Order: sequence, then C-alpha cells, then structure tokens
Amino acid sequence: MIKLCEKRKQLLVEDGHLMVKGGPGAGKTTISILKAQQLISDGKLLKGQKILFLSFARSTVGRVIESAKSMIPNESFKHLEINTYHGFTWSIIQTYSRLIVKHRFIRLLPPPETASLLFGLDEEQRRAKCTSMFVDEGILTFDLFAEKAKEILQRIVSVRNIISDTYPYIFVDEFQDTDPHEWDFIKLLGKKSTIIALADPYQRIYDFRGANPKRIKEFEDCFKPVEFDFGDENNRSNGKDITKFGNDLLTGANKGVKYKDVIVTPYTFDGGEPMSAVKYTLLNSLKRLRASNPNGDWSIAVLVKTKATTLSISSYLSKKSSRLPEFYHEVMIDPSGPSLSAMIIAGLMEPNTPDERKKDFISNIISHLRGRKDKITQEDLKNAEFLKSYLETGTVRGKTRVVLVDEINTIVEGIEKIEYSGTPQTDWLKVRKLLEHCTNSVLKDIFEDSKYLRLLNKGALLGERLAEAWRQNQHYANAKNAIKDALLQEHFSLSNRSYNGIFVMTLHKSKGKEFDEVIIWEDKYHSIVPYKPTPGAIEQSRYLLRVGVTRARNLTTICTPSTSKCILI
Ligand SMILES: Nc1ncnc2c1ncn2[C@@H]1O[C@H](COP(=O)(O)OP(=O)(O)OP(=O)(O)O)[C@@H](O)[C@H]1O
Repeated sequence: MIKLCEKRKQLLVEDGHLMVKGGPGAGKTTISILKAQQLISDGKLLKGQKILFLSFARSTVGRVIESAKSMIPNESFKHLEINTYHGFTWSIIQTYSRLIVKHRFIRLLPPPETASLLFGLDEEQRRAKCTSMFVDEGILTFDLFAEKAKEILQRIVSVRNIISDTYPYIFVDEFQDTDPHEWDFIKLLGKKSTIIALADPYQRIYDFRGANPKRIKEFEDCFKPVEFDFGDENNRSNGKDITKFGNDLLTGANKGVKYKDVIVTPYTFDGGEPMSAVKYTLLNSLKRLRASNPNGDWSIAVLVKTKATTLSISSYLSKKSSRLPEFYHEVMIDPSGPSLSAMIIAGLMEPNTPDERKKDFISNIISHLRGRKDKITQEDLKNAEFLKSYLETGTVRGKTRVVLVDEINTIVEGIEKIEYSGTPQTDWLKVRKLLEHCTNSVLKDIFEDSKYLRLLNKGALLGERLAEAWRQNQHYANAKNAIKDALLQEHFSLSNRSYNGIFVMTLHKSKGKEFDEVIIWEDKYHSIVPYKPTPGAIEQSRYLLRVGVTRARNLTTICTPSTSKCILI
C-alpha cells in the first residue's frame, strides 16, 4: 500500500523540472510512476504525446514496467514509454542518421565484436576508431549511441522539436550515473521538455564510464528544478536496519557494530569446495523463505564483484557434491563470452570446405579470446597473437600450442563426420560435444562459455534461428550471422519479468533491483575494494557495496574471506 505524505502530494502537483533525491528504497521510482499517472489524468498530454522514462539497464526497465503495470490503470500505461538510454538513442539514430552521416543504412556492431575489434586500444584510440567506422563505413558501436543521438539533436533543431513535442515529460532514472554525452543529450531535450531527474549521489557507481560527482549540481544549475529529497526514508526494508548499514558504510560508522539484518559471515578456506560458504548461506536463506512463502514467491540474489566470479559461482552452484546439492539459478551477465561461443558453434555448423572451416574457426576463436572478458589476460593475448600468426604462416612452436592446433584439427575433422538431423538443439549439442573433452584451456573456455547460453535463457532463441536456416536450405548456411542478428536484437528487447528464484550477478548489475534476501560473495581473489586502493577507489567501493546491501527487503549476508576480510566491514 503506497503512503502519500505531504511532500509526495506536493511533488505530484508541482510543475516544471524536478530533482527527486533519496537513498536506496526511498521510493523515487514509485513516486515517479505516480507523478506520470498524475500528469496523464490532469490532461497534460496532447493526442499522440507520451511520457518517456529513461533508465540504464534493460532489467531495471523491466522492473519499472512491472511496477507501473501494477500501480496505474492500463489506459494510462499506454501513454508511457519506458526505455533504456541505448534503446531510445538507437531509435533516434535509426530514424535520422542520414542527417549526420552519408550512409543509407547503419550497421550495428555487437558489443562482443566491438570488444574484440578495439582490443588493446586506449580510450582515446577506441573513440577515434569507433568514430571513423561510423563516418567511413556506417558501422555503429553501442558506445557512440548517446554521442551520435546528441549530435543529431544539436545539429537539427527540428528533430529536437519533434522529439520534445512527442515526449513533453521525460523522467531520467539514476541521474547520478549519466555520462557527459547522456547529460548533453538530456540538456538538449530539456530545452523544450520537462525533465524529472531521480538521483542518489551515493549510488554513483559508474565513474569509470564517465559519471561525475558534479553532475547533480550541473542539473540544478542548468534547470533550476524544484527539489524533493526523501533522504534516508526506507520503504524497501521498512523496520530493518539494512538502510542504516548502507548509510553507516558511507562514513565507516558500521565498523565494529552488529546489525540485525545485515550479517557478516567470514568464511574459511574449504579445501575441497572453496565456495561452500555460499551454498551453506543459500540453504539457510531457502529454509527461511520457503517457510514464509510456501507459494514459491521469493527471490535471492547472489552478488559478486566481477564477471569472472559470476561465472565461477554459477558453475559451482550448478554442480552437486557429496556434501552439498546443486542450486537451480539464473545468471545475469553481460553475455559477451557466451555470445561469442555461440557464434563459434554456429560457424562450425555452416556448410564449408574443411580448409575454410578451419580458418573461420580460428578467426572466431581469436574474437572469443579478445572479447569474452572485461580485461583480457596476458595469456589470452598471447594465444590470440599466436593463432593470428598461425593463420598467416602455419607455424606452431611449443607443446601447449601443438596441442591447441591438434585439437582444432580434430574438431574440424569431427565436424565432417556429423550427420545433421535438422533438429537444431540436437545438432547444436553434437557440435558442442566436440569441444567438451578438449584439454587446451582456449577450447575449454569456449565450451564453458557455451554452457551459460542455457542459463541466460538463450537456448530457445538460438533454436528458432537455426530451425529457420534449416527449413530454407536443409543445412545451416549463414547460421553464424543469424545467431549474431538474434543476439543483437536481444540488446533492445525489454521484458517485464518477475524475479522469482535464485539470481547470480555482479553488484553493478543489481542496481535498481530488489530481492527478498541478498548474499554478497566476496571472492578471495576479487575483493570488493581493489588492491592498494586510491581514496577514489575506496569511495566507489563503498557506494557499490551500499547498492548491493540495500537490494534486500529482509536480509543481507556478506560472505568475506576470514583471512583477508573486506576492509569496509
Ligand atoms: N510511499 C511508499 N509507500 C509504501 N511503499 C513504498 C513507497 N514508495 C516506495 N515503496 C516501496 O518501496 C520499495 C522501494 O521503492 P522504489 O523502488 O521506488 O525506491 P527507489 O528510491 O527507486 O530505490 P533504489 O534507489 O534503491 O532503486 C518498493 O518495493 C516500493 O513498492
């Protein structure tokens, strides 16, 4: 039941630009949905106009859609457009790109391929390369969306007017994390549209991609908004001390204090199962939640620092041991590694000569090595360089590399022997099986990544695309491109899903979401605060941990190694 205090009632009737501030769970998203409803029922929209709600992540958008559907009538919901910055700016570029670039069609480069292509370049070189690809070839990378959409609005005032006329009210969620281009984009739209920004300065966790502590002040100076601050109000975990822990964390006041609803569990090294503490914690959470929600309506998030830990935790949860069970769960990761592995398998399935297939396979392995992780290791780099030179010269030196090339050859030979059935799932598994028993780590990683496609719920999508290819030709011609297109479309699909069950994701990805219980797993080798941190890095780590801790409605457990306990707790 939503409570409307005087401040909230005032917000609903206030005109003009607004800045809505508040800590985690203060109710910023909730009041903004009610504000949108108020604008609609006050008749502020003309025919064809909509209210735009912009957020960063697709999953956050999904949660806003879900809340809005449950809070406002269907008739009003039709007047809302809830989208990501990416989705919205891409739609502007698709419609108006001809006004800033000569190419008739713009081709999108999927993020994993972008990572592979830009590998080894510094920030400035990356930007220069992306810009020249756009201008010279009409190829667009996701990083340029906000910049190019801004350029369109800047250069063509009539387009800006059309967009503002269509969206006279724009809500900007998580404003504290906007980068300079997104901020310029909002400033331009704010010349005619009314902007309602939602922000929490202490949930700013994207400094590394251009967020800036000055941004909120810049908004205030530019738009002179009416301000509403809901401070430490806690509607998510009312009556719990989770928000208190989160706020104490900002100053270090949490150190040495015991909290009722934030439990710190130092774990010791368990030789056989180093991550067993996460399973024990899950078993306790499940016991509590199953007892209080017999209908299965509960959610648990396991939050970790890095993508690599997401994958290792997920692998561990999927395995049963003599002591502990497996746990069905979903992983929410940036799907670069799995997507690139899907393209490798699809590439192998395409009809081809053995020679061409081998070349294609090796090029795809190089893309996988360069694009699968946020930060490439020296080992990956050396392997990618070796494969590149092997493609050119055919020379192999060193035992490990001889094994790698032998295994590549065995896979290519194995493909020749496969008889496809026309049932994509079966055929996919036949090809994937060839990678299963490889001993070289490069090929093993491809196999491991491909397993996450199921956990990412991509199985059905891949099956559909391959079935289409088979229906037309009775073979899997062009399978790789079909899969690539399908995965690309996924970047824009918005679904309002409910969070039931166990989810594994990074702390960054948890932003804007809520769960009944949260388990924060600090890995021994990937601690929340980086090694030898700068003051800035410590501040960012505090914000990040606060975001994670405050995602819980009922309880958060922080598992930290007892030998190197997190310095923030
Ligand atoms: N006025 C209110 N009365 C009762 N419950 C509320 C109220 N406002 C929000 N809530 C509930 O509190 C929870 C958190 O609300 P909401 O997501 O709007 O907060 P937020 O400020 O956007 O959080 P965050 O910044 O952490 O994403 C939701 O479950 C919501 O239903």
